Amino acid sequence: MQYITFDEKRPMDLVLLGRVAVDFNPVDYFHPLAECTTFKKYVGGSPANIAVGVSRHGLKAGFFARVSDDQFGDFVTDFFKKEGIDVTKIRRCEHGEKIGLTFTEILSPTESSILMYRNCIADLQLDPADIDEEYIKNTKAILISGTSLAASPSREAALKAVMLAKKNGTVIIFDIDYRPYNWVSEDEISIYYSLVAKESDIIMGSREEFNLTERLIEEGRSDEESAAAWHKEQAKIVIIKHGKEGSTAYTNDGNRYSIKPFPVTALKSFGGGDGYGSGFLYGLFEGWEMIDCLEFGSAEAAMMVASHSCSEDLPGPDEVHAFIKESKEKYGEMIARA
Ligand SMILES: Nc1ncnc2c1ncn2[C@@H]1O[C@H](COP(=O)(O)OP(=O)(O)O)[C@@H](O)[C@H]1O
Ligand SMILES: O=C(O)C[C@@H](O)[C@H](O)C(=O)COP(=O)(O)O
Repeated sequence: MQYITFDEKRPMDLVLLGRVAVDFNPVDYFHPLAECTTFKKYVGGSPANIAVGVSRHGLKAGFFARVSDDQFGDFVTDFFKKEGIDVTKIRRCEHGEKIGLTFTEILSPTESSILMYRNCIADLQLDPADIDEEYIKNTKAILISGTSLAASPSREAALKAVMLAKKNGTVIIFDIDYRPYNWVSEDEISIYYSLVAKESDIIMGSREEFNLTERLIEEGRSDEESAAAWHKEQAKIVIIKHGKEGSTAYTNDGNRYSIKPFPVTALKSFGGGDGYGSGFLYGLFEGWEMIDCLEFGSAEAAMMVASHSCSEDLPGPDEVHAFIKESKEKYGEMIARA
């Protein structure tokens, strides 16, 4: 059953909009961040990680972003180029704004957190003038990262991209992707998240992220109630994630598909969402059945929580298929299918 129809005549597959950042993950992990002395630098930022992930699966990706006009801006742009991501719509900030830095604390395989430096942040300088209608016309889908809605002018740039996608029949994917930094109030979160969610064909987020989105609409919804409400808008697929408990995709024909996490020896508790998004969207573009898209995303997510980075370690399709095969041989064919 195909829930999303992509215009196969369009040369680009997925254009993402949001933050490109730099992750510093400790090499001497399993210690408090204050005690760590050695870090490995990676490209970071959830939408940037997904761009890398889908590119490694062979999709043609582009990106609307602002990055700092310094060596870190060079680093992330050069990395994207090496990954085959189109960087023609990535622009440099003009007033000294800085790229986001994320320092991660990995206390144990189940206790990790991220410390984000986002003052005077470059990615929120994305401007409506940066959003090119021809670029949106030429891609099958756009992915809006919720954090891009946290402040102007990025907020208006994201809303313009959504409007142009609607106008030109480009599929809209909303990755709610909540990060507390830069938001002024929970009212603003609900206002802007719900504005984009109402226009989106696919919405992905954790239960907490849906609660933030729905706070000014109706509080206390169950997953089923959330999905039904967004199906009344434009959503064909609503994915609600519950961390290690797994996730469920609710489709607008009334079906639901649940998937559990693959067993893995985790190194950190983050990075799963980016792997999940990369793998799921790859399956969708390949025209797979919904449960197969979810299984692939769940497998890639598991691989990423077991990895040191959230970008460089993103796998290609063969690696994910091999991981799934190995897991099924070890734990049984239905290991992840709820
Ligand atoms: N410890 C884990 N082991 C295996 N898979 C995991 C683990 N933690 C998360 N995942 C996978 O990553 C997916 C996304 O994780 P989640 O925390 O829900 O989202 P996000 O990382 O975006 O906050 C989960 O649905 C699950 O499939
Ligand atoms: O999202 C960020 O800006 C930091 C990311 O680079 C980091 O990899 C991360 O937190 C991933 O988050 P998740 O995949 O949503 O768990």
